[in-house]
Amino acid sequence: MVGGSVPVFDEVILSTALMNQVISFHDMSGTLVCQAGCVLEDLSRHVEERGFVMPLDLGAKGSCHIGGNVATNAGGLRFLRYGSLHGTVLGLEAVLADGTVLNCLSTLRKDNTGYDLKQLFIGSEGTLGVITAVSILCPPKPRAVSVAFLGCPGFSEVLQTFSTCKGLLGEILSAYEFMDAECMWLVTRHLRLTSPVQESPFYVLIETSGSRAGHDAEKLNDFLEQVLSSGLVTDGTVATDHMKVKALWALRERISEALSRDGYVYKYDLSLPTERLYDLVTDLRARLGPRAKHVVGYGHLGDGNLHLNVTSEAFSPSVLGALEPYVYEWTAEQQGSVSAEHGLGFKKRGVLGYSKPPEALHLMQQLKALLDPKGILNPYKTLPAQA
Ligand SMILES: O=C(O)CC[C@@H](O)C(=O)O
Ligand SMILES: [Zn+2]
Repeated sequence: MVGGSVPVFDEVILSTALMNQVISFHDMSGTLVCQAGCVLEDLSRHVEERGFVMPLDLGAKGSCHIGGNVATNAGGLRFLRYGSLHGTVLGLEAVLADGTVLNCLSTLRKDNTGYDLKQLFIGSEGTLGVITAVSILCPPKPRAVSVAFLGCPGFSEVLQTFSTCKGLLGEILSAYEFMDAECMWLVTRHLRLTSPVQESPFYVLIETSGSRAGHDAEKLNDFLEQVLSSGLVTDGTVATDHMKVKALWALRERISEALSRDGYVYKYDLSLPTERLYDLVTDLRARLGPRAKHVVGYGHLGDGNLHLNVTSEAFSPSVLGALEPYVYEWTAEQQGSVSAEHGLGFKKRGVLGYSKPPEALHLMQQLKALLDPKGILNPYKTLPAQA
C-alpha cells in the first residue's frame, strides 16, 4: 500500500522479532505490557486465555508485530468498537536517534502531566524513534459474538442499513464492513471462497459483541426483520459458531489477498464522508473504462474508511495518470484523508499536503529535525522530500 517498511536505497533493516516477550498482564484492569516484536495473534491468544481481547484486529494478525501496529497506528476491524491506538495505548518505550531510551511505558489510564509524548510515536512510522515496548489497555472478552453477512441492492441501502443498525443494535455493534460485487467475484474466483448469500451489488458484514447471547440474538433478530422487510437487505446469513464466524470474516479480510492475484494493484486507503464514499468508485470505473481490470470499493464503512483498489494486467503509466492526482484531488475536495489507516510510507509521502495544511507540514518537519537531526530513522518515509 505505502511501502512504509520497505527499504528502498541505503537503509539498515532493524528487526524486533526476537523482542517477543510479554512483560506483564494485569487481570483486573486488562493492561498488557509487552515488547515490540510480539506477534498480534500471539498477544490475542495470551489475553483471551485471561478473559480479555486485544483492542485491535487485522487481516495480518498472524505475522504483524505490535510495535509496527503502534508505529503505524494501524486501524483494522475493531476500530468501530474500541477506537484508535491513540486511545488504547497507555504507554510506550522508544529508542531515540541518539540512543536515548525514552521510558514512557506508563500503565495509567489518566496522566495529565505535560505533553503526551507517546502520541508522537503512534503513527510516526518509525521516523521519530524505534518503539521497543508498549502498554495497551485490553477490553474484556465479549461472551457472545455474532456475525451477519447480508446482501444489499445498492449503496444507498448499505448506508440506510448502517443507520438502522446503529439505532437497533446500539452498544453491541462491533463492526460494520462493506464490499462490492466485484470484491466478491475476486475472493470467490481467486481464493475459491464461497458466497453464503445470493448475488448482490453490495454486501455488508455486521459483527455484534456483547455479554449475553440471548439479549444480542433478540436485538439482531429485530434488526434483521426490519431490514429484510423494508427491502434494505435482500438476503442474509447469521453465524455464532466460531468456525462459521471465521469463514464469514474471511470473505472480507481476504479481499486484499485476492486483489494481489488479479494483476498489478493500485491501492488507496481513504477517509471520506460516508454518503459520498462509493461515488468515487463509480466515477473511476467510468473514467478508467477498459483500461482497468477491476475497480473495487470495500472497507470499514462504520469508520468512513474506503479501500479503493484498481487492478490492471500489468503496471500502466496511463492508468496511474488517470488515477493520480485525480483520487487525491477528489478526496481533498471532500475534506477527506488520503491515508485513513495505512500511513504514508514511501509511496504516499508526497501527497500529505492534500490532507494537511502547509503549517502542519512545517511543524512536522521541525519535529523530525529535532528528534532525528541526521535523518537516520526510517529515512525517505512519511514526510515529503524537502525541496
Ligand atoms: O489492501 C487494502 O486495500 C486494505 C487492507 C486492509 O486494510 C483491509 O482492511 O483489508
Ligand atoms: Zn483496512
